[in-house]
Amino acid sequence: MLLGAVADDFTGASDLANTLARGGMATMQFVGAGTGAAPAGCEAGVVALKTRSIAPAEAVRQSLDAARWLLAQGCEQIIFKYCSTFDSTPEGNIGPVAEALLDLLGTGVAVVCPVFPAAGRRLFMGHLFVGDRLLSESGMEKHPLTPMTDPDIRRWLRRQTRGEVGHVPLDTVRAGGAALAAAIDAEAAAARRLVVTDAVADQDLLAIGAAVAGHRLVTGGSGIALGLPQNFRAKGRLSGEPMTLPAVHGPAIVLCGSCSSASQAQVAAYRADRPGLAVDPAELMDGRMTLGRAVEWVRSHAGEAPIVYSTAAPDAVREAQKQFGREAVAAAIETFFGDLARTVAEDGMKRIVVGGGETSGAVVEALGLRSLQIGSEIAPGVPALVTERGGPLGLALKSGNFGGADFFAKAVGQVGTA
Ligand SMILES: Nc1ncnc2c1ncn2[C@@H]1O[C@H](COP(=O)(O)OP(=O)(O)OP(=O)(O)O)[C@@H](O)[C@H]1O
Ligand SMILES: O=C(O)[C@@H](O)C(=O)CO
Repeated sequence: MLLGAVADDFTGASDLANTLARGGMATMQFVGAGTGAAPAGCEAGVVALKTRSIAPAEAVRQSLDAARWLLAQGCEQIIFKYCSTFDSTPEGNIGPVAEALLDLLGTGVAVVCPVFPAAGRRLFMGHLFVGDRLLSESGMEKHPLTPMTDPDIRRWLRRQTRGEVGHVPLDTVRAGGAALAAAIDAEAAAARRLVVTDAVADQDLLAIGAAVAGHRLVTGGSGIALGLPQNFRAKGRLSGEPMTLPAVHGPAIVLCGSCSSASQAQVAAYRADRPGLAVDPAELMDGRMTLGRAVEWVRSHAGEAPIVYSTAAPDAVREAQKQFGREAVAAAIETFFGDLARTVAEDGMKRIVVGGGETSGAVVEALGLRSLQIGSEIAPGVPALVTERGGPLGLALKSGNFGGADFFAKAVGQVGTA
């Protein structure tokens, strides 16, 4: 393995794995730090953690474990992947994890670049935009766990770090490789080890990728990886052999626990011609909706690629959270989707499409998956995935806000065939 990544959530991990695979590296996604050796032929390994919203000390511990495992596999460079909307609180976990990784790797500098132009995330003068809105006016300021109320990533990150934070503006990013590398080095020389680096287009990310070829640590959204495979290719280090993926055949199901506006539109579009079971949190909490009921419903629609979803509008989500407590309702829904996925997989479902990062984490953990191979891109940031579980199982793990309205139908058709 040449390149290793520690991702702070599951859908984010497949987003990054997608970029690396499309960049020509033989890439695998691992669920948590591995214990043994990675499969031969794997050039890039992305470890998916669920550390975005946990206590900073625990996020640091798990991230260091994952990085140590990747280093033991031979990785020469480590990517720390966080959300393209920089999801974090004033306490962390981006700053504490990034500083701990700098220390582990014994290196003096790393860029900080959440930019992902294909999803509308751009950074200019240290300020993060989502589409044409500043981050803090994009809806992310209302996020239930990590409200992003400050679009100045330098200032927001500095609240989380021990050291000062540096910055390289877009003009310098575009001034050529030598100027960019010198600017990053100057920040390092001034003891600003984490350097927020502007970028608004893929070309900027490619320039940054080339400039950090020798860096031990790179941090960002999946866009920061756009230029990294080329660094290894230029040195003749890539085999150019794509990993062969087994074909997936069998019935499909869609599970959506994401309530983002994109997911709401996607569920509505899919429901227009597929059977759907809406899971009401109140019914789940008081026992009117049970795993058994849902399984019976799925069995009666197996072969029709049904969807089971808890997706609801913000008012309904707020109401359920007020009534039962945010964490209790989230835990009940996540457990439900995890148990449902495991049961229907045992029944013979071979294609499982999941909406939502936390929901994806719950499903992947309930299925007991350890590693996933990366297939074709379904939408920017979302690849088809294949794993082995009593035969090939096809999956897609969609970040809440990713994909067009037809995402679920597309995903069902792309992760395998009936
Ligand atoms: N109807 C609902 N009411 C309250 N909470 C819900 C409801 N439906 C789902 N949830 C919870 O909301 C959370 C949704 O998070 P999840 O990460 O799956 O989606 P997301 O935030 O849209 O995706 P991402 O993290 O990829 O952006 C989960 O914890 C889920 O259990
Ligand atoms: O970077 C992104 O936006 C996604 O990969 C993600 O991490 C969403 O949870």
